[in-house]
Amino acid sequence: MEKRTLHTVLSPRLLDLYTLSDATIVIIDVFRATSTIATALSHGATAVFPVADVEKCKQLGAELNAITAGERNGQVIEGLLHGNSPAEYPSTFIDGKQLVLTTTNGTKLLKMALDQGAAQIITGSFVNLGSVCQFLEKSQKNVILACSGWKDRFNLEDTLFAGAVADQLSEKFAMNCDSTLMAKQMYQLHKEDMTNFIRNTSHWHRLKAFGLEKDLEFCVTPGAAEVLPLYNPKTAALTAAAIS
Ligand SMILES: O=C(O)[C@H](CS(=O)(=O)O)OP(=O)(O)O
Repeated sequence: MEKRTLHTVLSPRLLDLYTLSDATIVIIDVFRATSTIATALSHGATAVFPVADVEKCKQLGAELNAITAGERNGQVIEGLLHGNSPAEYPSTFIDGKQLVLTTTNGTKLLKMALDQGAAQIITGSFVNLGSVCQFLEKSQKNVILACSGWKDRFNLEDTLFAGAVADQLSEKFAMNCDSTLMAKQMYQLHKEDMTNFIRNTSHWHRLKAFGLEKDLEFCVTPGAAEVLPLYNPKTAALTAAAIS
């Protein structure tokens, strides 16, 4: 039997070069949207509604009586009470609640993948690396690892995560893709020292200026929030899915 394929998309601007209609798309935004989504779901949120704009966030939040959260450029948006920090979503706060979330990069890319006909969408970050790999191994689809980057620019932390997934799944998929090969080699070079490596990134410096270093360390902790956030097009929400 032919192996399934796995490709890595290094920037949202490159997404339309890939076929999404037969693939599971893994939306990756390590700092911090997809780390926050995994954290909220692993702490008992019943659903996370990713939305691309602020008005939609407020409107849907009011309709659902849900928690509304969002940031632009690392800061909480005026009019919303919560931000994009995983530390804001302990189970004592989020258990049993719905969250509507809008962020600079991650929720925007998820919407792009939907508009471009993605067959299936999940979200991934180091905190749920194990669940993502387990799910992709079992699913019948090709895989696209889609890096959110920063405002369409390449970033290291999302690419590093793509490399971690490629490293774990290298026997299972055909990876005839130079961006995947590069990501995998970068991960293999730095996996023993990820926190130090990631401290050099532009995103780290940007968010550190807001006092978010603890968040950033959490976001590169493998397995800190193991859950599989799967997007349901009927409800337009991500929920924690069973991996069977
Ligand atoms: O809130 C975040 O961590 C980032 C910040 S920035 O706007 O990219 O500086 O947003 P995200 O959409 O999670 O990348």
